[in-house]
Amino acid sequence: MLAVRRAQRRFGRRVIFTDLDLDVPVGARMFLGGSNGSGKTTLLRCLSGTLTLSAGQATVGGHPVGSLPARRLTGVCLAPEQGLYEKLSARENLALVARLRLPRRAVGPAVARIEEELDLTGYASVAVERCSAGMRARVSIARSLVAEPALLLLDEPGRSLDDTSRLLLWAALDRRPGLTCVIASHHADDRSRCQSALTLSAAR
Ligand SMILES: Nc1ncnc2c1ncn2[C@@H]1O[C@H](COP(=O)(O)OP(=O)(O)OP(=O)(O)O)[C@@H](O)[C@H]1O
Repeated sequence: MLAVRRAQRRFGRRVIFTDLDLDVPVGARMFLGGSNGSGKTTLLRCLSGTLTLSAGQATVGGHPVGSLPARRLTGVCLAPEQGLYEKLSARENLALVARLRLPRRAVGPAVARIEEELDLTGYASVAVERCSAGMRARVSIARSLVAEPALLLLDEPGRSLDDTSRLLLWAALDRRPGLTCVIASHHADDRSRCQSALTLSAAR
């Protein structure tokens, strides 16, 4: 599902990662570890297509990252507490993404299902600007899942989540055995739920 070949990303002369090769098969979960500043978010941004690689290639389902077909296959949650439309409710944030990717008649059921799965129903109608960090994180995760992506990129999803919410997230992932995931995290528990791991080294 995800293939990376000889990938490199630099910021100026600073090399964040180089000669990176990766294969994450359909349905597999890869844990992305490494110390603060080692390049996890940078790599996830490159895989989501919001940042270009300095060299090498990456494909999602055979499509170059950043292309429309690759973006359609990819659910992204890179800054779990940010990037939502503050004035809109959780439900409206979810519906916006669902409308872009799903047939019209599927939007309502998809939003209702993910609200229930991640237990958003108590505050789904509340404007995001009135939500706590953990509530926002749950909405962001829900948004990345609402259109049933084939590949999910999660950056420290557990950062603001309490134990119950973390379990809800993992239950939602377990319910999707065909979903391929890359999960950046510092938690050993997250590592134990993934089949493979990549540890990035601090940038040179
Ligand atoms: N836009 C940018 N310009 C220059 N350097 C950057 C930029 N974005 C990130 N970096 C640098 O790239 C390195 C990797 O940052 P990144 O955010 O990918 O690390 P991380 O592994 O996700 O860290 P953390 O665990 O703290 O979230 C850092 O040294 C950071 O300063």
